[in-house]
Amino acid sequence: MTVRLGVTGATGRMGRAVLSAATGREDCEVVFAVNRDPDGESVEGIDIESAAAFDSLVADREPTAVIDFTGPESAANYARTCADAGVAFVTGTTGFDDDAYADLEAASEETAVLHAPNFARGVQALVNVVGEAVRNLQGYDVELVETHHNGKRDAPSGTANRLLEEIEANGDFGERTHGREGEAPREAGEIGVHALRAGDITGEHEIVLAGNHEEVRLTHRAEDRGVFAAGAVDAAVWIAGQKAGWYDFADVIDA
Ligand SMILES: NC(=O)C1=CN([C@@H]2O[C@H](COP(=O)(O)OP(=O)(O)OC[C@H]3O[C@@H](n4cnc5c(N)ncnc54)[C@H](OP(=O)(O)O)[C@@H]3O)[C@@H](O)[C@H]2O)C=CC1
Ligand SMILES: O=C(O)C1=N[C@H](C(=O)O)C[C@H](O)C1
Repeated sequence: MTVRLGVTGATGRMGRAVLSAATGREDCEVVFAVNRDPDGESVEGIDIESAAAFDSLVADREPTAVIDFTGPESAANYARTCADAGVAFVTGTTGFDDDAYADLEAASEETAVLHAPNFARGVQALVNVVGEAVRNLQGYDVELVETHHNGKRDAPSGTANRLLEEIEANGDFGERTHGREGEAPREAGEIGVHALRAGDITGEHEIVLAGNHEEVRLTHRAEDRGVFAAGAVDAAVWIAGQKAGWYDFADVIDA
């Protein structure tokens, strides 16, 4: 079966990477790609249409799944349209507040929704091992550093938040400390969180565990956005035919 894809945020950094990944595959075809104010652009030979036409494009072109890398409010709105039309929705967008995330979750009551803050397979492996490292090194200081390009809007990254949840679920920690300035000695049990923004760095996450005169560093470095895009297209192909519900990238990898 060829999966019919709609793509939002199509002229953004990730939208372009998704169109590049999808057009190179035989298991899917892009039936529309939208962006705000597209201005007659095309990407990978695909004409970019106006996001204002999203609802009618979903109705007319009948995508199997939509892939979204935009912003939190638009992602939640697109998810609602997809839910009403019974179209699966895959989003890698990060930076959701509680209300927008609740809207995304509500859409999953009517259609299949998959949200992953990171579509790199290596990050999923990092999520899997970080809890074990924390359990093995109880009492060690833990700090997380994430580094991204200077156009990134949200901090800490969605991936960092996911890793922090995993760390906190596996040890006895106090507050998260976001950066330090002035008189700021480390409190026992705090987790330091540091967001660097510079140049065009694709995305790096490092967890430092230190104590007992030793340190362990767990690092993931994405070298190219194509790695996220390939994972998102894999997710869209996988989700076609899944029943309504909430899914994450681990479901795709474990399938
Ligand atoms: N899960 C993962 O693996 C990854 C997730 N991300 C996340 O994906 C998201 C997008 O990242 P990136 O591609 O770098 O960002 P960009 O800013 O490069 O692209 C975002 C695109 O979405 C469009 N957009 C933004 N807001 C809206 C809106 N309200 N309605 C319609 N379109 C909108 C933008 O249009 P315009 O040009 O008009 O602003 C732009 O084309 C971020 O949340 C980022 O954290 C990024 C990489 C990997
Ligand atoms: O905005 C980005 O670029 C990225 N965002 C995601 C996040 O917030 O975790 C994933 C990746 O690190 C790139």
